[in-house]
Amino acid sequence: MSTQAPIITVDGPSGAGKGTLCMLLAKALGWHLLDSGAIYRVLALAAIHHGVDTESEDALVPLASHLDVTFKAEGDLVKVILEGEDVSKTLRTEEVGNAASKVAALPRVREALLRRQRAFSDQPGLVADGRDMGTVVFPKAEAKIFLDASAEERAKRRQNQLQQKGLDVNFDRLLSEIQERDDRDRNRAVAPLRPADDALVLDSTSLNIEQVLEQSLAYIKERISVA
Ligand SMILES: Nc1ncnc2c1ncn2[C@@H]1O[C@H](COP(=O)(O)OP(=O)(O)OP(=O)(O)O)[C@@H](O)[C@H]1O
Ligand SMILES: Nc1ccn([C@@H]2O[C@H](COP(=O)(O)O)[C@@H](O)[C@H]2O)c(=O)n1
Repeated sequence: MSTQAPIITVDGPSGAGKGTLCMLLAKALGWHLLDSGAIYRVLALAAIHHGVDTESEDALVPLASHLDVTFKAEGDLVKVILEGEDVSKTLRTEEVGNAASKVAALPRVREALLRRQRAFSDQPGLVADGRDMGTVVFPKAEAKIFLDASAEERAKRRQNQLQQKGLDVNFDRLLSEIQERDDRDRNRAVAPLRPADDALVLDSTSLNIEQVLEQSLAYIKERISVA
């Protein structure tokens, strides 16, 4: 008889540090990683490539159901292959992130992607990064973290991240894009961004990455027996 793999969910707004924390947790525990945002980003990019209207639920649902995408772990990085093409870099642009947040607001699109996300659950365990991991996709997860930070701090982190890639982006523009995305993610009718009732809410505004990891691991070890 197979037993269900344990699951840790990490939800929160854009730029809070979820991807960073999930990668460190998956590495520390030796567990699988689900970056559910990448799935919404891939769908948005596939729609752009195929000239599909990113506001048409009817056109997006079949695309979502038949997405030809694979995720290949390479060290700390995950390569995303869409229809045979490595789209890992294009996926991370703000343009694709904004388009992803539009397609993600459509209920039948979310429904069409549910099974694909749940299929990531496997032994010895899964760390799942997203907006609705603890509330909708894995409501029975053993440990749930809601990672937050002020919008200003998240815009600052995003600006630093882009500067490290040699891109100079206006802070006010980044802040208003983050606020617009937050607003859409928090106020949509289905699976809105919010902490699960049983989640640990961690405000990382004045915590560094090591402190976030330390507090998360302490909480996880209280709930799951991990090495
Ligand atoms: N606690 C922290 N303090 C300072 N910088 C941080 C912290 N956590 C993450 N960062 C940095 O902030 C940037 C955004 O982090 P990350 O990509 O992990 O956020 P995210 O929540 O996954 O965003 P998104 O949902 O948009 O993918 C990265 O450059 C990361 O190194
Ligand atoms: N579980 C999720 C994950 C993501 N989204 C939407 O996708 C956008 C991009 O996500 P990133 O984490 O890669 O920035 C995000 O703004 C959400 O709108 C989602 O709805 N549910």
